[in-house]
Amino acid sequence: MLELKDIKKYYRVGETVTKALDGVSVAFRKQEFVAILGPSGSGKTTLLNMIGGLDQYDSGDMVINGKSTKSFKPTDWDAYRNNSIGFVFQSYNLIGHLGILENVELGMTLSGVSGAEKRHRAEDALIRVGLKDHLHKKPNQLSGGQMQRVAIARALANDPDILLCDEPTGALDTETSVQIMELIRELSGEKLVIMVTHNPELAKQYADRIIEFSDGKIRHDSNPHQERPKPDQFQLKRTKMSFWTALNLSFNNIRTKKGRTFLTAFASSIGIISIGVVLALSGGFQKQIDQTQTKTLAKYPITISQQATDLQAASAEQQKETKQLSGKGTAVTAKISMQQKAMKTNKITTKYLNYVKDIDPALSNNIGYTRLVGMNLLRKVDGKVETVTFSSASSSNSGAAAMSASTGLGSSSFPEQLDQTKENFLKKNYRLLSGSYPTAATDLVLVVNSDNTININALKNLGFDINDGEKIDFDQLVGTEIQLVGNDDYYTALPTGNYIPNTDVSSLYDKSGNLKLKIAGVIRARSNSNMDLLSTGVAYSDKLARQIIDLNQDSAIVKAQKATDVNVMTNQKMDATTKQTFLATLGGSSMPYSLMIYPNNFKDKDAVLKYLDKWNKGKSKTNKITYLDLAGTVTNLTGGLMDAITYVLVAFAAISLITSMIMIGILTYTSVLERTKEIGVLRALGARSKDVTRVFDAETFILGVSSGLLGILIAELLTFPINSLLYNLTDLKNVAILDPVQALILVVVSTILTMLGGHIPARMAAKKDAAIALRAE
Ligand SMILES: Nc1ncnc2c1ncn2[C@@H]1O[C@H](COP(=O)(O)OP(=O)(O)OP(=O)(O)O)[C@@H](O)[C@H]1O
Repeated sequence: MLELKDIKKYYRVGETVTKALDGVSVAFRKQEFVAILGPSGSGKTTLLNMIGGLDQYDSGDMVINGKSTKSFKPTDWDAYRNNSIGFVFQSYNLIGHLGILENVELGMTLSGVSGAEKRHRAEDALIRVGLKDHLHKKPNQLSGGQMQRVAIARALANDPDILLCDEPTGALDTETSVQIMELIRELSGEKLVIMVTHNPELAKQYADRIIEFSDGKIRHDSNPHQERPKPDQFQLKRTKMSFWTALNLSFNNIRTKKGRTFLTAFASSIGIISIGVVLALSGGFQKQIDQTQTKTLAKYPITISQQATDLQAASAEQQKETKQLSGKGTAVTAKISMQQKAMKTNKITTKYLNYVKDIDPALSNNIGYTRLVGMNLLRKVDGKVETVTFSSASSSNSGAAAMSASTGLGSSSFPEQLDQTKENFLKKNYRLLSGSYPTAATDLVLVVNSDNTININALKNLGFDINDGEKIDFDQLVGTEIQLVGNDDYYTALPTGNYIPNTDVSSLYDKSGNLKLKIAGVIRARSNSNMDLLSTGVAYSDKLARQIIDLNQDSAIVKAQKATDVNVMTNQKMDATTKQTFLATLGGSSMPYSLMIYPNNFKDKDAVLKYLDKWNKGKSKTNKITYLDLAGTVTNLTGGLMDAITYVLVAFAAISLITSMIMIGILTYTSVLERTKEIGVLRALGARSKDVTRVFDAETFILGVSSGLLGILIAELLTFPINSLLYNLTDLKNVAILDPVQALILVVVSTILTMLGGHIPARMAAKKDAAIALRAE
């Protein structure tokens, strides 16, 4: 059934050539017990490996059941070994980390025999070789003879045609050797058994045929056989190891090295831990920043002011200017400053005001207005009429009004609601301490701080004689009446054409044209409100401001001022802007100085901005309306910063990931070295080189997944002490939170990286020559 025709196998190492097989021609019967005898180094093992398909011949041909093997591909050889050959080695070559049943099953696993069938056949084979009582042991729990029996059972399990035994009794005592020889002779009744031995007595005693071998040549054959020409009856069933089998093999192997595996997984998880912690922290911080921003920046509105600064244009200008460095010539050049250039007048028209009023109340329900209109206010204090103001400043002319006009913070007129059906702004954001919420336009409110304090000047300017720390009852404040006098009553025209305030204030107090104002209530910002916009002191509605403008718009002083560029009170010359501002304070301008749009929440702001941008579409530069989004500027800055920090930290942490990758590579390489014998056995049993790669890939897969999971677990555990530390340091709760999606991605990344790191040694393992692997010590 098997015929070798002039087989040659030469080993070339450097200059020397070893003729391991030098023209071997021999044929074997379907059933016989052939012993190959010969001195050491004569080529016996090489011949056996050649017949077993572990090693390939240089020239000649081997014919199996009429089929030439000349055109065999590597996978054909793999299938041939698995289907037709059973190997028994001198040193048993059992896989130590598998039980003896699994050892016997391995060849069947490769040929795809189902689980139950495999177990059944393995048990049969082990019972046949006399190991009924040892089925569930591991190889290292058996004696040498028993181990060789397992090896024979493994060789038999797949029911091969040829049993190849390489000095099967070489490591056994005489008594055990006899038992093993009896067993092999029994098997030769059904199979072709070829046994290599040094021992001529044993050969003579048991073998049917003895072939004497020396220097790679057959010297004598006791019972030669002539193969008759046969048709090709040879068929091969391909082998294939499933990834599951590979995983199982590797898992068992890893189990035997628990300590080392844990340490490796731990070491390579450090990269994952650091990236996990960095991501948890940065994500948490970003969340905290977002929350704080939403809370604190919600009250920074989008501001549209008559005098706007186009920041973008300004910075573009600045870049252009810095290019011209040194001056030339002997003249001085007059120049408008950059800030001045960036100043831009927004043409706020009734049409634009209406456009803003049309904003979807679902996006932004509160619009505030700043008007420069002055108020001529009088109050009776202890029966005496005094002029008073609604200001918290020590002198009425301060920068606070300008500040509030451009940022919308610290305003004294409360925003108007676009949707009247919704909850009132004051009621929603302010708690009533005394009196009532304002109902009429002439109702005022007094805003106090959370500790019920108020700026002393706010009270002093209202005519209250009070010292620092002194208290006034709510009752004394609520109901306070203030008279607002129209310009025509308040200002007197001089014969020169100038106007001065009337000095006889008591006569003005009861004028019929006055608006009667009243402090209706005392209010305080609710603790949960994000919109505590009003500065402490008196606050009033925009309706009141509009009523004052209505009252004064056509007054004599306004008309007179409109007609001249000279200030009608001081006779100072004014430029156009100053004149306009002055007219506005006299109540001569119906347009607000600025408007403030308060988006309902941080997210709605973008939609509001889009709405405002729509107005500018297609308009010329001078007709465009520039708005200021202070909160947006701040958010962009902090967001970008956080991202940058995260990138840098992740990059650093990633270095340790690369280190672990290299480490896994080294470890797999060590594992490959350690498991060389196992690779040889797997190949002898018919594993393809691909399958060997698979075994090691499976090992790194297990390592990658476990180090990823371990890393995530440790990172998750670390968030607890980190959070408690941060809480102690910063009062921020639960900053570090590991996002489950990021955690999953990290495990996947860890697995992929470790598999990459281990794949090169895994490929090396696959390339190992099976015959050499088996010779490894
Ligand atoms: N991979 C190899 N590279 C180079 N030379 C080799 C290789 N394998 C075997 N040889 C040589 O081929 C010759 C035959 O070796 P082989 O192992 O077949 O002999 P053997 O008869 O089985 O010896 P022993 O009885 O001692 O096991 C020896 O001289 C050996 O040095």
